[in-house]
Amino acid sequence: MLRKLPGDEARNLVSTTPDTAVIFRPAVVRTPAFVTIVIWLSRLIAGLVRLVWRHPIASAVALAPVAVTIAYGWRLASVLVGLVVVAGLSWALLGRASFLRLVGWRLLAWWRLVWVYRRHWQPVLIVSGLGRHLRGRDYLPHLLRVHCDGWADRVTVKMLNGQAVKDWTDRTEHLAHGFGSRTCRVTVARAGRLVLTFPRRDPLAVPLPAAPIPDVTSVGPVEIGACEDGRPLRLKVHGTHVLIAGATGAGKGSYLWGTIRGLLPAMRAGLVEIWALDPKRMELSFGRALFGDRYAADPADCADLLEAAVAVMQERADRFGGLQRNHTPTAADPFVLVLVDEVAFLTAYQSDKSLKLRITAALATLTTQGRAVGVGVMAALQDPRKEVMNIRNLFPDKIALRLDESEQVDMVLGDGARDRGALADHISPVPTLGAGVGYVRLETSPDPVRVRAAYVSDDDIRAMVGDYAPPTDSTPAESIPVQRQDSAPVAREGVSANG
Ligand SMILES: Nc1ncnc2c1ncn2[C@@H]1O[C@H](COP(=O)(O)OP(=O)(O)OP(=O)(O)O)[C@@H](O)[C@H]1O
Repeated sequence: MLRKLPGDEARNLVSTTPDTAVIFRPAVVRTPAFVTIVIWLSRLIAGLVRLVWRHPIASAVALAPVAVTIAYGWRLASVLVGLVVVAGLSWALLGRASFLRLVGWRLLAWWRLVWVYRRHWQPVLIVSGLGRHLRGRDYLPHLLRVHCDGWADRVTVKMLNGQAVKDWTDRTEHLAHGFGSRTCRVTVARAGRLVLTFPRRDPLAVPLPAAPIPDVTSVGPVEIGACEDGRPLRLKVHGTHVLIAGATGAGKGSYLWGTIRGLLPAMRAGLVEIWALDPKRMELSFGRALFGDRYAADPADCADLLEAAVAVMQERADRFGGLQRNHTPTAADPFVLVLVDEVAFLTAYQSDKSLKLRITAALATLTTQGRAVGVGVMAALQDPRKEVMNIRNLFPDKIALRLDESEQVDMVLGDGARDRGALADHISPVPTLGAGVGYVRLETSPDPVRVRAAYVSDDDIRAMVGDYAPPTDSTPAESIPVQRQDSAPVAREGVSANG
């Protein structure tokens, strides 16, 4: 009742006489000073009790020196505080990781809870429409917990009863700017609870140098870059198909080359074969010697190569049928990865209708039946519209690099991906800032993850060809093209180590 404002009452008054203005004179009740003081004191005490209840450890740390001072005098208290500070600093210097895990991030989380989130909670939520101010009372979602790590704040929230996740995903921009972050991601923790992720820094802001070629022979997830939270980006290629969409210059090449690079030892061991389709002749041709005779650029050759992959797939399906349901790469039955750069050249922009039909049919057959028998497709394209790529939904894993329009994000990553924070249309067109940056949406997880592929430079590719091209191929490393299309030196200063 004390919180009820005069305006709340005036809003409810209705005049039944036409053209008669309703005049509202609020009754002014003078509150005695002692009542006001008692109210403020009780609020202060309630606040202190709430503080101790919510943060018992932090309160104990703050109160301990006061208690020691009262009991034993300020000298002992100063010595104890000094000792604790010195011990903390030594721990932070000698065992940084454990200090951060056990103390540092918790202190930061507490500070950000108090100083950023709790302080701005009410205004940000009311202004963004996620909270309500009704009849003098605030109805606000509960701020439950803040968790910090080296990259972001994760804020756990209990939604108001009746709210939907979409109410929050529609307001990520309000939340991000309201709490001083670039972006905000919304994930569902459990029924009625959300985790809002607010990045504090961007580890993907500088280009990453190509990861070293792995020592181990593996067809497993290939390390090709880094995720936003600093973890390495390991892309699964065996047992799936991957679609990479991005405007021109978005950095699709670094995903193709990063994958080839990570599979080189397995290629040498005969466990992987890469079949390259390069209708633009400007990307994969640069490392042509790596693919031997499994390289095609002319559309007719591309159709032949794709049909040959379908034949391998069908032969394996005949052999494996009834015996095994999954493929294990061996020298006899290696994993075949069909790489297609700019697939739209073959499926949409192809003027020869019969070739177009053959290619689309072969791609659809591979993407629907290939993964169980060890034939995968990784395709890159610029324009993700259905008219251009009508089989895009057959790719279980998708990567959206820089896109021109916001609607294209959901076309690539699936419905609701942009609402969940995949802002691929906001990625910078400046190569050093945005090339290779994208959002990955895996078949197994609806939440898009922001990533950046490491840049595999022309020199890296030359070295890969020099070291790994099959010996039967007579193409010397020097005879490969001098430079790829659009290839430009990437700023190397300040390049962060690949997570
Ligand atoms: N991962 C990366 N990190 C930093 N810079 C990159 C990265 N990938 C590419 N670049 C820069 O962006 C330029 C364009 O990259 P790339 O040719 O791979 O784009 P693309 O998407 O394949 O373009 P197009 O569709 O026109 O072939 C490169 O020449 C390079 O300078």
